[in-house]
Amino acid sequence: MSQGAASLPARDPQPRTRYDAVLLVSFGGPEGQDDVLPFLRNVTRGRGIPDERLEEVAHHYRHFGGVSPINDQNRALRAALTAELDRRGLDLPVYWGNRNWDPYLSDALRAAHAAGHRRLLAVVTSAYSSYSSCRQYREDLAAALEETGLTAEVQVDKVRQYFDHPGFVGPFVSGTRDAIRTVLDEIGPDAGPGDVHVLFSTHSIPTVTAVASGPPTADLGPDGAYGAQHRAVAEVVMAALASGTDAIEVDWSLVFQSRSGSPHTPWLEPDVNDAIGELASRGVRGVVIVPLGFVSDHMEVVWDLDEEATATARDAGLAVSRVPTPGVDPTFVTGLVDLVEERHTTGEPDGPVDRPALTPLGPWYDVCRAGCCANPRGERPAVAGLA
Ligand SMILES: CC1=C(CCC(=O)O)c2cc3nc(cc4[nH]c(cc5[nH]c(cc1n2)c(C)c5CCC(=O)O)c(CCC(=O)O)c4C)C(CCC(=O)O)=C3C
Ligand SMILES: [Fe+2]
Repeated sequence: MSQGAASLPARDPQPRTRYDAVLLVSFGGPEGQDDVLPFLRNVTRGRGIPDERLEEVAHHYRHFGGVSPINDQNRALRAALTAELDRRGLDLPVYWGNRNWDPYLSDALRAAHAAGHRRLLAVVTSAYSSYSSCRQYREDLAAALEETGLTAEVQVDKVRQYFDHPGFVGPFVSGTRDAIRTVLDEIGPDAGPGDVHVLFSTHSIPTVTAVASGPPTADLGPDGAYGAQHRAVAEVVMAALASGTDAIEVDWSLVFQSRSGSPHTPWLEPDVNDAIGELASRGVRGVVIVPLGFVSDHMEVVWDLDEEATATARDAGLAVSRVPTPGVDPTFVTGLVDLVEERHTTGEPDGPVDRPALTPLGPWYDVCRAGCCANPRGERPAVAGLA
């Protein structure tokens, strides 16, 4: 990477803290047809989006009976985290709360407080830096503390963004290796590495939000920390595949999916479907789709990739395979508990412990910089940051 850690602002000393419980923080999703519109109104709250427009997105959920897979995935992740914490003898119960659906963050905070917990360490199901994937969760936690009247009593810190932690990256490496083989087999016996292209896909965000991602004084390129982090992780995955006994080298690119908002507002491009069309016209015969931006197989993965992008590829005559998300892969679960332990053992951010990171950008900040991942629409109070 040309833009390395050297251009990031310095870290400040923070007070010593140890934790009473882990707070698993996620997006939330509907669990039946009647939940779908209220859920979408929650997601878009404050922006006056008409129900007709929301009904277009609702269609994805309606197709699956109004049920998003995300809540069951979080139930499984919570159970897996609990088991791994127990195995290590760490006495940290795991509470679970969502930004947009039941169980809400405020429910989780009330339950943790009622059980006597005062210092919570949040693990968010989101690996990268941007307003939607980091700061908005920190703001929603601050708002939930306000709402429950617990601001003065309960402290919520957060483990660092883990885009380049080996626990998050590992499952993508093995999954991508397997998927390349699957696609080569599907193309046929004459297929070679030049026939396949790896598409690393992540959520598109408005370009202004991308530029504002990461610490305000960092210079991480035209799409901010969000773009730089994804490119750096993709490079790590491809470098891992290019080494060892069964080394393979194929072309790759970073693409974006699930854009919403006004068509007049620029969002990160190219869209995964456009990229697939472009590859087909260049004579590529197969694509591997890596959902690099996502932690579990939720709606953006099972609809936008498995239904839409896969159909785009098949219609263009391409072989296609989608790599699994980390989900509850033991490597990922172990990695998340390592991240918890990293903060819990020393009780300090940026503490004197091993803080593994696979890209020159990391390890990312334990405590977000002031103004980090700003929302172009304005700032709200946030936990787990400086000022
Ligand atoms: C970066 C990013 C992640 C990854 C990080 C993370 O995982 O947090 C993510 C995840 C998710 N996004 C999700 C769902 C939605 N995102 C929306 C809208 C938006 N996402 C955005 C960005 C992201 N989103 C943005 C800039 C918007 C528009 C503005 C706004 O509304 O903030 C909308 C509104 C309708 C629409 O506009 O399409 C919905 C329904 C679900 C749940 C899926 C399920 O139910 O299984 C998940 C995990
Ligand atoms: Fe989203």
